[in-house]
Amino acid sequence: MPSQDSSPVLKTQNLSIRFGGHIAVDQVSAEFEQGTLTAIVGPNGAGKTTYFNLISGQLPASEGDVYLEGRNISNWAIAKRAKHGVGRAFQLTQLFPNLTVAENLTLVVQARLGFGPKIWALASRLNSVKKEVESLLDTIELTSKSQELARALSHGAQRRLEVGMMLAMDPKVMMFDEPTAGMSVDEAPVLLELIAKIKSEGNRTILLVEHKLDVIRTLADRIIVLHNGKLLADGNPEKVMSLDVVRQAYLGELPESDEVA
Ligand SMILES: Nc1ncnc2c1ncn2[C@@H]1O[C@H](COP(=O)(O)OP(=O)(O)OP(=O)(O)O)[C@@H](O)[C@H]1O
Repeated sequence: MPSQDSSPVLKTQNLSIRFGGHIAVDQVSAEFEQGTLTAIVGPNGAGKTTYFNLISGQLPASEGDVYLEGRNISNWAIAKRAKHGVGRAFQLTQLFPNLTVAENLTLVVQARLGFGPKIWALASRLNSVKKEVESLLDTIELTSKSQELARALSHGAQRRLEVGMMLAMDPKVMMFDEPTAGMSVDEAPVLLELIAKIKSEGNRTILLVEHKLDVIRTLADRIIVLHNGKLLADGNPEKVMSLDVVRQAYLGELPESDEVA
C-alpha cells in the first residue's frame, strides 16, 4: 500500500539535459509515491532512458533537480544514490559470473550490512545474512539453483538474479528499463510476475520503461508519457490512454502490434 506519509519517495523538478543543441529531457517534473508502479512510455528517442540516467546519476542534469525522500541528491554520484536507495536493474547491478547464485546475493547483503567491530556479533550477523539470502532466493525463484554458477544460468534466470541483487541493496526506488527485452516467451512472464510481486509488497517505488501495452495494463498504477523529452501526459492508465493526443500518437497507429511506441 502507498505510504501514509504523502511526501513522495522520488521527485524530479524541471529535470533537463541538453546534448549540444538537442534537449533530450526537457523540464520534467514528477513525483513518485511509495508502493506505486509508474510506466514511462513514449516513442523511440522520447527521452525515457535518459530520464532514468538522470535519476540514477549516470548523466548530470543541465537543469533541474532530483529529490529522494525530500533530499536533493542532484549532486550525488551514482554509487551514493544507489547506496541510499536508488536502484536500477541491469545496469547498477552486475553479476559475478564465477560465483554461485547464493554467493552473488550474499556479497550484496554483506556489503549493505557491513561488518561491525564486534567480533562476537559475527555469528548472529552471518546467520541473518544467510536468512536474508534464503528469502531473496525464494522471492526470485532461484532456490533450486542457489549453488549454480551465475554464468551457467539461463538469460531469464540471470535477469532475476540481478533483480535479487538489487533487492539485496534494499532500494527505495527500483527502475526497470524494458525488463523483458531479449527474453523468450517463457522467461518474460516469470520476470513480470517478480515485478508484480515486488509491487504487491508495497514498500518500493517502481518506475518501468515499457513498450508492451499488455504489460502496462497489468502492472501500472500510472502512466507518464514523454514526447521529445517533454512530459506530455501523466495520470492513471485509463485516463492517459483515453487522451486524444496519446491515442493518436501512440495507440491509434499501432493496433496490431498492441504497442505504445
Ligand atoms: N549520451 C548522449 N549523447 C548524445 N545524445 C544522446 C545521449 N543519450 C541520449 N541521447 C539522445 O537523447 C534522445 C533521447 O534518447 P533516449 O535513449 O533517452 O530515448 P528513449 O525514449 O529511451 O528511446 P528508446 O525507446 O529508443 O530507448 C535521443 O535523441 C538520443 O539520441
